Amino acid sequence: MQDPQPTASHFVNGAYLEDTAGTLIDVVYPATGAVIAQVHAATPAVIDAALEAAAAGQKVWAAMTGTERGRILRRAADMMRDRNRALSELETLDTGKPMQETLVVDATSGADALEYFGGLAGSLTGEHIPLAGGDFVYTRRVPLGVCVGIGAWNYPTQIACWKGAPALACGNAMVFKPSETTPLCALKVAEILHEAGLPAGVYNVIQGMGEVGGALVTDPRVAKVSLTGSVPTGRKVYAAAAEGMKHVTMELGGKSPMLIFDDADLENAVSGAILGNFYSSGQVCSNGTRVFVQKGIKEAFLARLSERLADAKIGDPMDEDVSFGPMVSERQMRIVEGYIDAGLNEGARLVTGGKQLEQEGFYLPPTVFADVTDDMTIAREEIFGPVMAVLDFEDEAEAIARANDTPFGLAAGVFTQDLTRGHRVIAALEAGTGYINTYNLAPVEAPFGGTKASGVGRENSKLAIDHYSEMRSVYVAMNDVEAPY
Ligand SMILES: NC(=O)c1ccc[n+]([C@@H]2O[C@H](COP(=O)([O-])OP(=O)(O)OC[C@H]3O[C@@H](n4cnc5c(N)ncnc54)[C@H](O)[C@@H]3O)[C@@H](O)[C@H]2O)c1
Repeated sequence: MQDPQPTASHFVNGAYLEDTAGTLIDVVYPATGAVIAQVHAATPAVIDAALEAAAAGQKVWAAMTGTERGRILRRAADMMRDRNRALSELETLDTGKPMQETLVVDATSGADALEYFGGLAGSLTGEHIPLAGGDFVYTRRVPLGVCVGIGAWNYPTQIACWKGAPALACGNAMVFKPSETTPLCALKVAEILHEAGLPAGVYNVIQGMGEVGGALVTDPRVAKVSLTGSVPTGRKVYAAAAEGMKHVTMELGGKSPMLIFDDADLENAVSGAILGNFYSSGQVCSNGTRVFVQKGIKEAFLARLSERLADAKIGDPMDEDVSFGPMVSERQMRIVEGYIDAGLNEGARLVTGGKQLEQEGFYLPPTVFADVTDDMTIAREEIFGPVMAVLDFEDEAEAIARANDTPFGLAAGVFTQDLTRGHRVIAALEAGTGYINTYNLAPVEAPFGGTKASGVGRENSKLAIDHYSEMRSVYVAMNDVEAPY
């Protein structure tokens, strides 16, 4: 197994960079609680070096053709696929997610983004708009400049790529700050991009806590901020960015509903609820954690769910047979335990799970509460852990109204064999990302993001291009200028 300790804490101007004056950050392996690496938070000097490098690198990068930029991004995608095993191991060490997941999701999804946006890079153009008398306007699609990416800890490789790939395809440079909980993976993304031919300074990674993120967001050299994180952090970052009139993308939290109707295919509905609650130990922003189950199917659903959960293989995430790993940190595990206590105290019925496993590491088993009501804390707040709340409902209109009664709007799902109802219900649910008869897939070709408090803007798909570039228009006169005097 590779040594997870990186060459240095930061990757700036095409090379690793260290400044030991920065606060020491321990990287803890969630499966054992052991410190496996250490990095230093960026000092003001490192932040400045990264922004200077990005500003200079962006000019070189933007002067290249889109086709040339795309070729480098696609080469990086191939390199990520070639190194998938090593990158997956690092993702597992950083997050504790099982190799069974990381081998097929994280570097793979990052490579998909680099390949997809690399493919688009050569076709990013403006348009020609004919006007009266032969006059015309043409538009130019131009990059924004230096973009800042700030990541959460649940998908460190993917987030680094989902932000970097569209930004770079458009000709921007990026300074990316990973979550202090998972600082390792983004450094590898930077290393690979530069090995693939990226000019120095175009993609930089600097470490640190909220203060480092805050310093980046308020810096006048920065044109755009893309954050993946919680709603409270999103509010702060959005407000700080507004002060400098910067562009933003906000990928925030959720409390997404999943509606399971009596006529649903039971096995598919149970699979969807498992994927939407327990994948990555429940640490997925779009999870469908409010599972509304119609009364006629409720007991069958709970019985089959319990049977299927008994098959989860909980253990060492490096073991490829293991399908359920630890939570990312002791802190996050304690937060989730607090929610489990709230569920018990407020009268929800614990069907399975609920207690930390007696082994080293931060293991909470898949936990299911039934008979949950809309006013309970576990039905209202984002838990970000393996806790499913099952709520009963009688009819469609009632379920839609209750599902929408939340400040969040990231995702929503519906399970029914009546496709007319499927489309009708998903259209009525207030969510940026909807699913009919499946849950939590996020292909790079499709827009991903939230409505209401869950976010602003979209990642992935052609739409992301609009969030990392702007149109400038040029009016061209083909006739004499008529002035009034
Ligand atoms: N919508 C999505 O795509 C998506 C994806 C993954 C996670 N999430 C959300 O992320 C959250 C979990 O991640 P987390 O605990 O790391 O979130 P968090 O909000 O605590 O931190 C996110 C990032 O913001 C930084 N940060 C904190 N304060 C800051 C400030 N004042 N200025 C600038 N940066 C600051 C952190 O250092 C971290 O890198 C959950 O709410 C989850 O739903 C959303």
